[in-house]
Amino acid sequence: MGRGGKSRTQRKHFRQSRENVWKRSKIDPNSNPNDENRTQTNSNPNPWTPFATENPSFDHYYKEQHIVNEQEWEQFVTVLRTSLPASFRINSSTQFADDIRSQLENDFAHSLRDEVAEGGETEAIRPLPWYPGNFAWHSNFSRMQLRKNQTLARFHEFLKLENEIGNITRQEAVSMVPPLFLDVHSDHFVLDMCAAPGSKTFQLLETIHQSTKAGSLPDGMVIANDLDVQRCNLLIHQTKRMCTANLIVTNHEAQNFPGCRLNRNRERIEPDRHIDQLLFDRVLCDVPCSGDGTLRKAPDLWRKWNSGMGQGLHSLQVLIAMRGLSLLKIGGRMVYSTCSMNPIENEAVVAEVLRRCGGSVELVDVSSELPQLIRRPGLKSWKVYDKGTWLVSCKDVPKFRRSVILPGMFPSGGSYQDLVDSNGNADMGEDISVCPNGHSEDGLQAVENPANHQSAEEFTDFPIEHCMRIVPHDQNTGAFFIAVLQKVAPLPAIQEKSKMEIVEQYVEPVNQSPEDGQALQINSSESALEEISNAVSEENVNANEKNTEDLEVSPAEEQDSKETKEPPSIENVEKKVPAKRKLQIQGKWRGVDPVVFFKDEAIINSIRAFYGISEQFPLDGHLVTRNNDAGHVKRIYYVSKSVKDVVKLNFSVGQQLKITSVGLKMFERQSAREGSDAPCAFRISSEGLPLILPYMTKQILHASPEDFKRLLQDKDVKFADFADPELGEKAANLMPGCCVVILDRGNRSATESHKVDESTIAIGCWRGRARLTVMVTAMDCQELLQRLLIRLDPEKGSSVPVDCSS
Ligand SMILES: C[S@@+](CC[C@H](N)C(=O)[O-])C[C@H]1O[C@@H](n2cnc3c(N)ncnc32)[C@H](O)[C@@H]1O
Repeated sequence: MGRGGKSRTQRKHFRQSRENVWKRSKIDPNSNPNDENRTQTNSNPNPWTPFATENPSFDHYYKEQHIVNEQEWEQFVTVLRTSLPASFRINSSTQFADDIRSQLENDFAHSLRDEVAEGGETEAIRPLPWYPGNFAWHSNFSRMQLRKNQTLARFHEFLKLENEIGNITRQEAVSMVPPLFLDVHSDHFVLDMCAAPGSKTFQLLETIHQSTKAGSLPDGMVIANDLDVQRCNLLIHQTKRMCTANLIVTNHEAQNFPGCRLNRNRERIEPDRHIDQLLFDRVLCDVPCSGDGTLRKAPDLWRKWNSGMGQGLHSLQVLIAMRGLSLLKIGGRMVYSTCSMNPIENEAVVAEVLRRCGGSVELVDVSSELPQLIRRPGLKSWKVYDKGTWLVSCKDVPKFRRSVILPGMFPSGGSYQDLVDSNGNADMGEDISVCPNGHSEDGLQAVENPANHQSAEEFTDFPIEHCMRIVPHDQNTGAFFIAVLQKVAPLPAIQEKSKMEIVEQYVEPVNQSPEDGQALQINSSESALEEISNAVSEENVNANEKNTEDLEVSPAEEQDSKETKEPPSIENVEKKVPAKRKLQIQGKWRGVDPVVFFKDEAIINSIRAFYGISEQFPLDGHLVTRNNDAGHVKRIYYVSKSVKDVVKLNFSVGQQLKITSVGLKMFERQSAREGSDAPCAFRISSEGLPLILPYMTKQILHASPEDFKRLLQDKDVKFADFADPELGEKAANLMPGCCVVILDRGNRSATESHKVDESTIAIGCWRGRARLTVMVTAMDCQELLQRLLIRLDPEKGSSVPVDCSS
């Protein structure tokens, strides 16, 4: 139930990303005053300027690619020009999932019915029909409407609070689709290659945790990776709301994600090793893309859009997908997805990957899965647009463009090598410029530009129709592309070579036109970034200021993009460190907190004894800290067995993984003031409480709903002031320090009422000299109080806003 605070850097990031582009009020300084698309007049010097939601190049490009058929074009672009309705998902693994769903179904769906409805929708909010269990919802109000309309304030507050707590996640509807097709089971090892800001990671974790019983952890785990350190911070913040011990967050180039393969000799020395290499049952490959599927949410893209954006990302997307497949177990599933509509980033990438895998990877036909989701088959044919010319085959590419326009971008693939005949004569793509008189500038007979000789339309042989494209006007969403792949055999060895070839092509500093230059931009407007940022109010940021340390990821030092195989010795690294600066080092990674197994038996035993933690709850090898100095450990994190195995493997392979976050915060050292007369130096954190509670036998109190409510409202109650005098007495008999108060479940028998299970509601408190003080955040109090009121008195609870901030 807990959450962390936010660092200053993170707040800045939130604020920047929170800017709502639809709200822009000033004239865009970058826009061309002669641009026909500008809509303001000169008479008013500072009018509100809506975005020009059109771009002739966009129309030309996608009409020619037949992204939708001719008759639908108008409907397609009309919907693209409207703002995106909000959508959100209930965290199906939270203990309040059912309560929240019925609140939406029985309360909000009715009370909001009379509010503004747009876009042909008749309901204010409705479950997304294709999402299992009514856990995902479409709201027919844009964010702007939610913020402005007073009658929607209660709903808006509800969304904000539940999002912050982690009970719901605001997420674009189409972005929820890829994890559903991944078919994740609770024992799966899952890699999310490009994970920030983490809405899909959250979904994957939910699935892993879905049927977990109180006090147990699933066998599986998720590694969520992102290249961008700042976005990794968002990812950590987002996933912290999940309170999971089964997650590792890493910071790597996905295309070079480490395999952590242990060499054979090492295996013999350590026979008890559980895993000897990182291989995954599932891989989510939600790659960086041009992002034109998010136009409804990021209308500034209309202005920036050009076809080169997608072309420049194609190679990276292929590389990332290939790395994902090489880390996938045989029989495992990988989902490749983008929020772009461009076939060069979608069908072309999938076709190229299938070509390279030579039969070891298959496209899965998922047409029978999620039947209510309207989707369109992948295109069998597409073209490449370059320098004002449509190219249908790699044979059409002029030589001087071959470093930019790759054969793999075309439906049949091919190779520029094949275009050289057996005598070594150059192919049609000879790069001789043609003068208007038909002769080349050097007087030789000119070879025509191949672009003037268009080849016949190409079709791919792969069953690309198994891929799916979701378009906005089918179900009032953004656009997305999804391909489901299964690895059926080891990848051909040749892959390593082609990987290097493509790396060279990718990094080659070709003379790129401004169009090509733009192509390397990475889509940072992905839905969830804005979604999280909107959900974090300034108020919450300040309220959580104290917890900022938890979220800090030390700024990573510049890393070579090629990560070296052998880690430099720590001594060498330390020598370079200025004497006074405390540089965090995690194996070969500088500037990142170390991951250290916590083995201090004296402390572990004192914690076990103080809280009466049963031996059935394994602590040995499951505790980690982020501090090499055992004497100054402030927080101890709990990791699942699966995560423990990966962390151990990582140590054995020289810490190839750069871990930015790991584990569930379980114990926190008392501050000097709190802890001076407490026999145990560590308190249990609210995040870790649900996991450890079933194993605790000491420092526990049971409170009636009345006293529990009192605690949540007042935060601090004298023993003598409890309605139930027995509670006050029992509290006085506890050891001073951290304790847990469990809500009694009324009319059940004492044994039943005291049984801890998934529905148990409990909070951490501090037993002082004469009073109990609640140790959960104001927001958690507010949420619990609200849930309690709804359970005790559904009529009252759903309509009374609870203010717990005092
Ligand atoms: C489309 S977004 C991912 C959205 C995310 N899956 C979600 O659902 O919240 C693409 C992400 O890829 C990251 N990225 C860009 N290049 C990368 C690379 N070479 N390796 C890993 N991540 C990369 C970006 O920082 C960005 O966060």
